[in-house]
Amino acid sequence: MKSDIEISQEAKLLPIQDIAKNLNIDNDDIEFYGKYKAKFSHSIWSKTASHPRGQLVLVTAINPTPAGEGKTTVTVGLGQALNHIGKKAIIALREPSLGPCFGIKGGASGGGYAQVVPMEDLNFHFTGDFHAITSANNLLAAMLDNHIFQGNTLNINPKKIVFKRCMDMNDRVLRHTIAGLGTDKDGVTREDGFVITVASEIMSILCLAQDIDDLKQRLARIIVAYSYDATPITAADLQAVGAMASLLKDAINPNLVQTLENTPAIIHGGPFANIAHGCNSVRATKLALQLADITVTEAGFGADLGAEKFFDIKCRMSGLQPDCAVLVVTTKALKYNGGLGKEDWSKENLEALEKGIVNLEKHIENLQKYGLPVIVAVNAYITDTKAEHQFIAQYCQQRGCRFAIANVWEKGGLGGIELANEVVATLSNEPAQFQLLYPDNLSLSEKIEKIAKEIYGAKGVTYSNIAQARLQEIEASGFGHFPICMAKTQYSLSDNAKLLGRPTDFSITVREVYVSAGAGFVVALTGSITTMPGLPKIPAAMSIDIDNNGNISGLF
Ligand SMILES: Nc1ncnc2c1ncn2[C@@H]1O[C@H](COP(=O)(O)OP(=O)(O)O)[C@@H](O)[C@H]1O
Ligand SMILES: O=COP(=O)(O)O
Ligand SMILES: [Mg+2]
Repeated sequence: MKSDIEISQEAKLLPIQDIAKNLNIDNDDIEFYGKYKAKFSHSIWSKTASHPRGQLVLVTAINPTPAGEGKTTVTVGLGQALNHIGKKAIIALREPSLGPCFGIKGGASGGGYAQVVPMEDLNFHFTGDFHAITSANNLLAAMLDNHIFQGNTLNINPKKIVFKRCMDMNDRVLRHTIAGLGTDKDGVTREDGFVITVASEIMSILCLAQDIDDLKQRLARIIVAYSYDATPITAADLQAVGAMASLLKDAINPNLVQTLENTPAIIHGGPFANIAHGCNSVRATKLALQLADITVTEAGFGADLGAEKFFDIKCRMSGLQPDCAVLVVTTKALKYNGGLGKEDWSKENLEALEKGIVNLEKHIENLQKYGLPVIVAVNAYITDTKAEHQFIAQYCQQRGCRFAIANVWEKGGLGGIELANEVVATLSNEPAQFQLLYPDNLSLSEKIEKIAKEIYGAKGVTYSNIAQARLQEIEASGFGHFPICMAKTQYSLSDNAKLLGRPTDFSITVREVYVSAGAGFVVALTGSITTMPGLPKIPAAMSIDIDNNGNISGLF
């Protein structure tokens, strides 16, 4: 099998205006970024407002192994397969972060014959959105420190600065930094630090904003610090909003590209699902729904993270309502959850499969709590055996759960026909009764408790003293109605990456809580999760290269 990038580079792409034309979009409503990429123009919203809304399919997964279980790949493959069976389908995905590209996971354009292309453009720089977000974020940080240096009329307590600089890279040494070293002309010395761009509040704001006015109102609400008398200091107080929003003029518009089989793909925003809300932008999803009969979109990592936040944050805020969920499972992730090491994942082991399948059981139960019909999709690896697939199929049949095998990595859309037919049958015959997990008017701790107990299976939640105090402050400041964005390891239903399968008799430890007043949610940091990941011992970056003709290799 060729590598992802070889397959991508051999693809026969259509010029992006042809992809737009197939969506009845004319050139006036898109801005070209070369031959194969475009951004939708502001004019597209009025042009599509009267279109009938299509149906929305969410692709999620069980708890993953470090390499991922193929949600993006299945999303792309399903989109391609739906077009094969005559449906007008579109996919809506997040933009990849450079962090994982150069780290462990690699890119986020899918894989094999189910990829968004051109994959090297998508995975590197794309249309500049992440650079714009990074600049807007760091402009605010610069204006904050400059305000303190220039006399601090807002009486900001440098020890109570909560806003961090960001960079789209895995760089652990930036987690804790000292800013303002040098002479008194070099600024006020203080502790600082960076988050990765995909965990910044501005990334979440871009993904949740309805339009430029909403973007500006959200940016204005960002709390950057507290004054000596504990008053929240916002981006509006620093008069930074107009400049930040201007930097995001183009980034707020979704991007149009295509898959290997010319299925349209709307790509926009890129928050991680373990340390942020993990979904592409509301604008991209809403636009896709106006342009096609079926939109297939993805939420990051397992359903305990991306799907929960897709429902309880993105859908809550936008009014979006999913019509069904595709729950991706792989034999390797089930074996991993059954306690098998990586070296044994490619060998048949029904015993480990049976031990680990309790993880699938919990995620099926969780998705049904949201009132959604669930289709379990096995993302087939070439090392899988028939016996393994039959075992999973029987398990699902016993639970009255729809099931399909997806061979989309190996065969592209033709490998996803069974899944596409299951999705179409579900959308036609099983209307969703979508409901959120919790109402706005629960207290913040009740919301955290509900997520921990109902979705993770925890027996309870413990808080550090500082988290406990912060929760009370946030409630007292009037943010108690906000939803919760849980930051947790993706490898376990618990906050301990080593507790695999379906752990019981565990508590979730919330060590830190902060309000993202602009994004409109409260973040609860659990376990040892960090908002600035580090590179592994052998970064994927070491295998990436470029030849004299500009051809990149080693990116996957
Ligand atoms: N069926 C498969 N066989 C082999 N490799 C796969 C398969 N599905 C996905 N991959 C690879 O696994 C990695 C993760 O896939 P991805 O779709 O990004 O997963 P997720 O979105 O769940 O993180 C990618 O490198 C992809 O090419
Ligand atoms: O935020 C994580 O997304 P993936 O699960 O698609 O890697
Ligand atoms: Mg993905």
